Amino acid sequence: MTRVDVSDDSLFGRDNLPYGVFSTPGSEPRVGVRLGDSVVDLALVLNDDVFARPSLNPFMAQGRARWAQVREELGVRLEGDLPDDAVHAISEVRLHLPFDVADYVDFYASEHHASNLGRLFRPDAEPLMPNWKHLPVGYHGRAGTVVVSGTDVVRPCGQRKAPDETAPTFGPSRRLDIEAELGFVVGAGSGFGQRVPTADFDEHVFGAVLVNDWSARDIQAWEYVPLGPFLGKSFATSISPWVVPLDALQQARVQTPRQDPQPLPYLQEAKPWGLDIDLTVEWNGDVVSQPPYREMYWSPAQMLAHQTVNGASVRTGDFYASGTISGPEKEQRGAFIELTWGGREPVMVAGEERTFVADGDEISISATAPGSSGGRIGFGEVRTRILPAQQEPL
Ligand SMILES: O=C(O)/C=C/C(=O)CC(=O)CC(=O)O
Ligand SMILES: [Ca+2]
Ligand SMILES: [Mg+2]
Repeated sequence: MTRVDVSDDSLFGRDNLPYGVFSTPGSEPRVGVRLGDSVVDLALVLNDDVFARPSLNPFMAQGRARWAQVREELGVRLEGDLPDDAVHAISEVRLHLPFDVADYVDFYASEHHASNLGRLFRPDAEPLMPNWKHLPVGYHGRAGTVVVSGTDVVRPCGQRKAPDETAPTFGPSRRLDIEAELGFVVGAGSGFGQRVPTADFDEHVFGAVLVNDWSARDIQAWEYVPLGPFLGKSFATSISPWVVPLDALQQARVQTPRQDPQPLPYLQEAKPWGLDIDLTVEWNGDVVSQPPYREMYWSPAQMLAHQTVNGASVRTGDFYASGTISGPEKEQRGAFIELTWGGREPVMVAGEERTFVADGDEISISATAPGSSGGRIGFGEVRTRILPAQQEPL
């Protein structure tokens, strides 16, 4: 038998307990929980086959009462001795995409980011569109290209047309960018034709992960009018492997910034779901930005209420991201197009000048939040390396 020791300053203490899907050499992927530097095999510890699956979806579909019961049971079980074969060192497991992604939606909930992108994409117009403070703007993305941290991403090719060019050309993106975001995973679905009020957010949403919403800014700028982002963002969306349950984020809950004008009643919330989470963006090992989630204008409860207000249902595995997290300061910007102001103000990264992401570059986004035992809890990281474009002639 083994007892898992966890240091007091661990970001994966007993107040966190994020869920993921892992495998060990020669074994099938299955659900585990992270404790300190160990991964605990839940099917073995809880003797429940719902965890002997390569995805969190069957467990998430069981709903909030069961999520709470399992978390409580784990609190007790993880204090005691565990079977040796149920405990693995984090360095010895492979982590997989933690859930089967159903639909994927991306919001645009940072006022700082939306204002910056407005200035960069539409310099002759008001930075914020007139709708922006009345509803959380979003678009439907591509669920099948959500990939887990550690998956290399190939630089996308597509049509690009700079403002000073008369016609588009085809080729590798020259303005490959990141977007540091938080993503919310729906566990329990809603009914067809039924709204999810803001107050029911935690009945449906299971937990949160880190997101890097890769964006080819040159492809995007040419294609997006009038229907919005398409191929410039659909080639890859990277997520962190650990789903931090909402129950672990209770200490992180804060009011969103003041919303003026007051939103319509269906978007008002009685209990705050702003989140005090600190992100860190590393570019080839150098910290280039620290976006603060607490600055986000719209809360994830408002995003869920909005995406269902027309009667559209959500289902287990639906995934929606917050949109790029940017704070008011330059070093809090969650996308490089903002950080380098459209490529006009390069930054130094590991001794080299950068504007957008170069082939071979590695980007890591990590985050921490206050935990319930006085310390901090971690989200782990989403780390990606960019590979050169496929250059075969078409
Ligand atoms: O303002 C635009 O036209 C484009 C905005 C974005 O690219 C941002 C986006 O994908 C949503 C977000 O991450 O905030
Ligand atoms: Ca985005
Ligand atoms: Mg801790």
